[in-house]
Amino acid sequence: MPVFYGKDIPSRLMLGTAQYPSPAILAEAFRQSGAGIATVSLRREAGGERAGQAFWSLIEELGVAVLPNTAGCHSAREAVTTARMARELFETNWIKLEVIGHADTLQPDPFGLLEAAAQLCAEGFEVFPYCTEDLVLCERLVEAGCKVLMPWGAPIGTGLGLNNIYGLRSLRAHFPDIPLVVDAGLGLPSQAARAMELGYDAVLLNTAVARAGDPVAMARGFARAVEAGALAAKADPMDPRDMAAPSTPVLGKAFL
Ligand SMILES: CC(=O)[C@@H](O)[C@H](O)COP(=O)(O)O
Repeated sequence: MPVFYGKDIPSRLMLGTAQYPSPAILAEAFRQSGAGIATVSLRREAGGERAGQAFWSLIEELGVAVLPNTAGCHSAREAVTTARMARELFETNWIKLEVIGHADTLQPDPFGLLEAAAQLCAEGFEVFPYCTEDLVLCERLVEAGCKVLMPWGAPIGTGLGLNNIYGLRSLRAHFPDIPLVVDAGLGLPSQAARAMELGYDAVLLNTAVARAGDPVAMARGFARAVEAGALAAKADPMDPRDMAAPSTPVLGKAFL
């Protein structure tokens, strides 16, 4: 199971907390998923005192680790300020750092992300950067002090899955000792299983569960998928090959 900044996490599934049809469905989806971490947007929590308090109580009852995020921030300055507020409000040094650089794709802004990550690491934050699979960016983030990397699978909310398997595989090979989490863009459990088969430590998702017709069932599906993928990764999978190879011995056939 993953270890993030020295903390053991009991599950490879991390879930967002937005867009659920109701708080009760959110709670049940979390329970059924076994997710160990909930990511929470500061803007939602601070949006209204009463709604915020009820939401906070619900998250506390789930007994999961809270990962505040800077969702919706479009500059390093905005993200750093949001992270500082989140630290006070949630009493944690953890921050999922999002600095969005592109309106259509919600692609992370690599320059703003690195600037904000360096600043926050220097201030003692434990940063989970939402990044692209760019190797150079990821190297810089690690040099800045990030001990976890969270490359996107596909743009947030698209459900497209793993858009760049090659890039994600390269990242795993380059950073064998850094926990890697595929964050965003997953639509189906099979895509989460694929991320695990690539040797990733965890996946973070929101829309695929929250917007499913049956979020609770989908949460269960993702839970099983990450377990299956992680088991497969540990089981030394066979190498794919181009030529057929009979799996049933020919010895004993009537006609050879
Ligand atoms: C909740 C959160 O942090 C999102 O920004 C995250 O990246 C999930 O993306 P999906 O909704 O595509 O799963």
